[in-house]
Amino acid sequence: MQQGQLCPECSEWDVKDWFLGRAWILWEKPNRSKARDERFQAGDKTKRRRNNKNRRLLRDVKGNEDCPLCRLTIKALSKDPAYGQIPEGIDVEVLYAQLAFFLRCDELGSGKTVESVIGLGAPKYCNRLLVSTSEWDRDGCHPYPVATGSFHLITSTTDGQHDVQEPILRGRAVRSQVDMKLLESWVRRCHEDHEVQCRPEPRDEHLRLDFKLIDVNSGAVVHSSVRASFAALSYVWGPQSVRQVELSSDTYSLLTTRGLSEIWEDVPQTIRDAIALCRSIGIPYLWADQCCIQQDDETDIGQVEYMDVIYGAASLTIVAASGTDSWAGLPGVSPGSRQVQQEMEVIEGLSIGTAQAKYSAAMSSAIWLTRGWTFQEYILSKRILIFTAQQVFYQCSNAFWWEDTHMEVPNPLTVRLDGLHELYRSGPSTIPSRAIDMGIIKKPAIGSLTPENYLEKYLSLAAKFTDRRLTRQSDALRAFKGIISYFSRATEECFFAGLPLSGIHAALLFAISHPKPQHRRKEFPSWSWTGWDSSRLDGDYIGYEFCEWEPEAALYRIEHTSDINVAESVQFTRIQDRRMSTLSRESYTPRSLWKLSIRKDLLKDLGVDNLLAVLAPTPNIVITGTPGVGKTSHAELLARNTGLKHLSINQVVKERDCNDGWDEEFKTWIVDEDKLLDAIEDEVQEGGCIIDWHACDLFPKRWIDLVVVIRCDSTTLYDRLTARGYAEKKLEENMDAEIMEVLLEEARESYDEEIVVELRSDNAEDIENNVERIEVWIKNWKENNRADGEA
Ligand SMILES: Nc1ncnc2c1ncn2[C@@H]1O[C@H](COP(=O)(O)OP(=O)(O)O)[C@@H](O)[C@H]1O
Repeated sequence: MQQGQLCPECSEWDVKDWFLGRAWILWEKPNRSKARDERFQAGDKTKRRRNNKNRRLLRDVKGNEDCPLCRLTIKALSKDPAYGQIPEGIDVEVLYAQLAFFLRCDELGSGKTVESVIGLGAPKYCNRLLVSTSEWDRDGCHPYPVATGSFHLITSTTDGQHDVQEPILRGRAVRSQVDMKLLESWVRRCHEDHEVQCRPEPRDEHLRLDFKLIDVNSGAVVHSSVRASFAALSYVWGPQSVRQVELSSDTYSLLTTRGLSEIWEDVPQTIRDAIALCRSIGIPYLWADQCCIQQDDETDIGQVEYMDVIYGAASLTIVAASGTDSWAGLPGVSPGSRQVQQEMEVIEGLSIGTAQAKYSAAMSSAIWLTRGWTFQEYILSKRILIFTAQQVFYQCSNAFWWEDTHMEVPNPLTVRLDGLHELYRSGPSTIPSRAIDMGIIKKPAIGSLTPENYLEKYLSLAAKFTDRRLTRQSDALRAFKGIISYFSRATEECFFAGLPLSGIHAALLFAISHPKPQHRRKEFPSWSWTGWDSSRLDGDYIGYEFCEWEPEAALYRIEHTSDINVAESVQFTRIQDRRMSTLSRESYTPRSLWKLSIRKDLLKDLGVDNLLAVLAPTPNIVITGTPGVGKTSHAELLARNTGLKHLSINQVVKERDCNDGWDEEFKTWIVDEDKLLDAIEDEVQEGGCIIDWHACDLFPKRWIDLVVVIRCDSTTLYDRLTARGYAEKKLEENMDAEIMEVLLEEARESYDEEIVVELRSDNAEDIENNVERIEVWIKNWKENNRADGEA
């Protein structure tokens, strides 16, 4: 066989048709017959293909090293780490499929064609072939790792000038050096075509800081004019041992006069490359934190609070996503900095090459994605150029472009591309869906904030942020400060320890999964997400429905209004819903007050002297009754449904050493009442206890908000107590007590009559109904006892 000629099996296929065949589906407004025709056409093709056997034994493909399609297949598959895990000599197959897209286009109609709406680049042709190994061998008895890859029809144009002429999805050659014209065209295209959410924010409004930039032509650190266009760099510094260049009082005069070129050897590669990149694509200034914030100047360091302004105002954010520190550089900017493994073959006159790693694969090991500081840099930026080892990606709120594929359509707002699984199900049947996903990921934008949505948006960002790693745990708040500033400017919300005060009731409700002492960030309060180390926050923090919950805690500002008699003059002003109300002194009891350990500097942030949080009080309930009536059954269900604490006095007496020994005759513990009250006092004072005990008169009246006396039919009770194996004497005594209503009487004598309720418990349904009744009562009680009574 001649070099470059297809093997007999591959030549049976119409390779040209694979790449150039119409293989996309259109979704349009209903009743557009032309579009429907197109869809049918696509369907027809699919049907025809299904009958083709686009599959080969991997073993055979591997053996055909002289066949360019077989060679490409193996090269494309071997880019996937799973390929190396497929054992030799087994009968797995290689499946071939066209890449098809589901193209949504809302603007068809009034004589418009797809081509006229999305331009010449309409995806008429498939342009890309997917390959995948099958999960099962031919016998279907053993699953194997699945390797996937793809190759595409490559055009020679790479400079971004003519890509409108190219059909989307056609491949582009990726060379060892990045085509700067392409990168420049992305920024320009976004600037010209995209809507306002991609535009940099004006800088002059907010930036009252001493803002410095690197002049990329002279290398000097300069105070720029507010209108200068600049790129911001987002990268990881790496461990402390890594050499960095620092703007400090020592280097200040050198860097601001003669510039970085004087100490070029010390300038990390990533910063050098970013400077070169800016120069090539015509951005005059670069912002890189280590050169633009004076590291030993407190005022300058304060700029970390304005990351929203800096990244929001940048014309472009350059992301160094490969490597582990600031010396990793931007692959493809300096000569020899990128090794491209794009294999090319000419098959039937078509230039075909393997595709580079898609976004998710290229970013799978990116440390940049895992670091705390880079989170806000990503979220707050408008346009991002991401440098990975394989290729460069461009992300904004309207587009996602990458080096090896033409995706730049002139009217991006009207086009959405989604991988279409259905087509593959009807086509070569077992192409795994992950081979289809091209990973089109638009940059998340915070978007417009309204009183209704900002809380949910903020909390969801906080939850995502906690997945990120920080070298210094004390940076937990500072690394998020830009996002906080953004929200507080847009909504006038006050933030405290990372919690939005108006939504404090939702913000306090986060869940930490499996917290351990080592996960606590001691610098921050435990009741804030900032107080916990990475990835401990439950993803469901995002509590839209939480916002509708009754606040469980309120924050109060403590004000000393007079110094004559401090005790009398303390005022508590509630900070919630920006409604100022005061808390009466009576509410200021240990029962309702939860003092927060709040750091002075955090308080300064808020401009307040002192704060305390008051938990909305929860009631204490006694569940009493003769043994066997069902107290424990009620208390347990009630605790489960309400989250209140079940305090079984039986257990307390036994476990907390509150007894005077065991009464053999009555087969029960002899209770030392004083010890018992001491043992439970703190808990009960906090509120929210369900006290389960067959006596109630020993609990001080002020502790108790509701007394539930459970009753039951005497024959039923007799059966239950006999089943428990009660001694004759004990059984008799209890039966008498129930019949004589001893406990009901005791409850009525010890507490105000209106808080004593009698409930029957003869069958299982009674328990549920009773508990439901108590729940309603708790809700009403909370409503009437909210800690915002007027002083
Ligand atoms: N309403 C009821 N219907 C049916 N069985 C009940 C009911 N209440 C209690 N029981 C049963 O009676 C026994 C005693 O109940 P328990 O809750 O331990 O009572 P106490 O705590 O008052 O001694 C348990 O076996 C329980 O399942």
